[in-house]
Amino acid sequence: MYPLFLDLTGRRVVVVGGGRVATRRVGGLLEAGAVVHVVAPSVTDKLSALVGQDSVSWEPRGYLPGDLEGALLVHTATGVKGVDAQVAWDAAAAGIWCVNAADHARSAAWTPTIARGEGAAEGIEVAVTAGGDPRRAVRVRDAIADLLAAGGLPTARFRAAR
Ligand SMILES: C[C@@]1(CC(=O)O)C2=NC(=C\c3[nH]c(c(CCC(=O)O)c3CC(=O)O)Cc3[nH]c(c(CC(=O)O)c3CCC(=O)O)/C=C3\N/C(=C\2)[C@@H](CCC(=O)O)[C@]3(C)CC(=O)O)/[C@H]1CCC(=O)O
Ligand SMILES: NC(=O)c1ccc[n+]([C@@H]2O[C@H](COP(=O)([O-])OP(=O)(O)OC[C@H]3O[C@@H](n4cnc5c(N)ncnc54)[C@H](O)[C@@H]3O)[C@@H](O)[C@H]2O)c1
Repeated sequence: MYPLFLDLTGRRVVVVGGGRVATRRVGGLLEAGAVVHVVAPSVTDKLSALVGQDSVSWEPRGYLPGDLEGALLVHTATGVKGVDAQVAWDAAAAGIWCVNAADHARSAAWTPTIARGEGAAEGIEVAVTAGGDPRRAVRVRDAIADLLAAGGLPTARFRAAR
């Protein structure tokens, strides 16, 4: 795996699925400035509330080939392994990065968990992966977040905040 932080400002991201996992992903994508298009027969109330925003659209139906057009990145989390595999396959064929929430071995990209600093640690973001064991990653993330909050890491700036 090759870690990167992506500037998604104004970039189109397609999310296939509208459940708990998709809702979490849409939240993070919006924070990163992405323009998000959701394809799912139904969405959570929380996601439905986000669909009112300019940067989120929702196609209320199942996935169809062609839905990924124009996307830079795709997340698929339908709970139907065959559909997620199809989306991952279509994305790969189109040269689009795809996170497959159902199958780490067939996921071209993985979502890390993030510890974000506040106050004196504002601007620090530590992304954690645990090789495909997300709850393990979350525990390490929490420990780092605690350290950041307690001032236990060297967060002094050498450049002005951007
Ligand atoms: C970090 C986090 C980011 C996020 O989702 O935002 C994330 N998963 C989180 C939570 C979580 N995931 C799962 C559970 C249920 C409990 C359990 O199974 O443990 C919970 C807990 C919950 O949901 O509360 C199940 C699960 N996850 C994957 C599979 C498929 C597989 O393993 O093959 C299955 C089995 C599905 C099934 O059974 O069908 C796959 C992936 N999950 C990843 C990321 C990538 C690997 C990152 C890494 O390991 O470093 C990867 C490869 C791809 C991706 O999805 O990006 C997020 C923590 C959010 C936070 O920050 O709090
Ligand atoms: N990677 C992770 O972080 C993680 C965590 C937990 C679970 N999972 C996996 O993600 C899946 C989804 O989890 P969830 O809790 O969001 O499930 P969920 O059942 O709440 O949501 C599934 C969503 O997919 C939609 N959907 C179903 N068929 C579809 C289709 N053909 N096209 C488009 N959308 C379709 C449904 O309408 C619903 O909105 C789980 O089954 C599991 O495989 C991944």
